[in-house]
Amino acid sequence: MAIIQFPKDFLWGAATASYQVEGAANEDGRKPSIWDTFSRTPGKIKNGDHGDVACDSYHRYEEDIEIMADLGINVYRFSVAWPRVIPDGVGEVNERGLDFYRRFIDKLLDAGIEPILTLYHWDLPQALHDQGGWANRATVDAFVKYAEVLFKEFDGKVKYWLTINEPWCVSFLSNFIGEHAPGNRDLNLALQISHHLLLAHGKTVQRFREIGISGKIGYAPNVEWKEPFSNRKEDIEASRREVGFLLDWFFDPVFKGQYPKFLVDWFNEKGGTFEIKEGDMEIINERIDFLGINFYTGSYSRYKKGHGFFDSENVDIGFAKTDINWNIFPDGFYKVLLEIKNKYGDIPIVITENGACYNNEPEFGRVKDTGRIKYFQSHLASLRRAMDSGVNIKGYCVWSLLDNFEWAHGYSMRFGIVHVDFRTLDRTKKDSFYWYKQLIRNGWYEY
Ligand SMILES: CCOCCOc1ccc(-c2cn(C[C@@H]3NC[C@@H](O)[C@H]3O)nn2)cc1
Repeated sequence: MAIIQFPKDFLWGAATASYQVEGAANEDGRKPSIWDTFSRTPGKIKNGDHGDVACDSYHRYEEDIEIMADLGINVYRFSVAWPRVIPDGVGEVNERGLDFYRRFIDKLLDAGIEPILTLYHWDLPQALHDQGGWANRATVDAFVKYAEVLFKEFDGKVKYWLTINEPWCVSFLSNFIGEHAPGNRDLNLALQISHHLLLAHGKTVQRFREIGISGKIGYAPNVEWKEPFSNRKEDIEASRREVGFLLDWFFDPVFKGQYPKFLVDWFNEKGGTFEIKEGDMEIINERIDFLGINFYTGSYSRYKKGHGFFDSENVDIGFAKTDINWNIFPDGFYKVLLEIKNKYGDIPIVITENGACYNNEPEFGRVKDTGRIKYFQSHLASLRRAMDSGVNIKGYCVWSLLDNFEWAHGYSMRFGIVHVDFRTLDRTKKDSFYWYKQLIRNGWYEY
């Protein structure tokens, strides 16, 4: 057995997102987002689920914060719903929407919990989408104006700000693969959206600095690790393309002020092009204070000509899987963090999402989610390995505090350390909640 220990000043947190937990979709002036529309589109979401009620955290946030206080976290990552604050995306601020976040943030601070505020976690106002959404460059400036409302409202209360959650999911998963809202399948559209998201990120960071907001700002890309199946050149290159699709494409512009040439060339060969205007890359390259990282899974990549978009195939070497059928690959967590350090330097990192789907149900008031505890044990050990290798990790947020609306999977896939009965909305702390609580209290665990 090994003792895995973390620094006394480590940030221990949990994460959620507005559309996945709030509910109250039609209350206090909130207007539809693209996920309200997508959820109502037949066949898009498992069981026809939607976020109208979700975990009802809009009304039950005080109970949720009591649960957080019992857990002992010192940070809590959540997102603000743009359609609650500026319902039409541009124009008038909805004071009742802003009031909810005022109450919520004050309650968090009263409980001694620092907010990590994500400005955009996918719920784009439908009214903006009707004008072209992220494909329309005007949405970039609309986002900066929305962010500025929150900067000015919560300056001094919110110390940690994240611009965009998982830009890969917002651009490619949603507009090339088509699994997420709005469900397009168009490479050029996805490429242009990826650029506009990075531009929105950079402009927002610049505005944050211009108006002198205290605190730190970054973004939260998701990454996966694809280990080359062999040391053959073609397998290594296939792995680089797969990893680079999520990593290099969204990190090089921010840290190096340019897109990775090997991927630009690959996209061009597939007919993929998009417009970059003069000055865009300098804006995107605006220094950030910290980097959020979302990690779940990975695989092995093997070259296979003509297979998939990158002439590569995932090779399952017998990975254990979670209930959402994702590979359990803790070594991939270690490898991708080392890759980030080697490529992008010593930027302070907060793991803004890491967790596992296990669908255990309560039995006599207890949820024995042993698989999730094992996932945490193996992935936190990998995190310690990365830290011992010099990766500048400052904190860790489990995904998620609560079982919630898992996008295309609806409520069928549970990531929470707290079980939610979606008929009664009762919360039940799982075994993993108590394990994490003990880790936070001790700062170490035995593995
Ligand atoms: C190549 C084909 O691929 C098809 C599916 O491809 C993906 C990839 C990644 C995801 C994914 C889902 N999550 C969890 C969320 N992160 C943010 C938070 O809202 C969580 O709910 N992270 N990544 C889903 C699907």
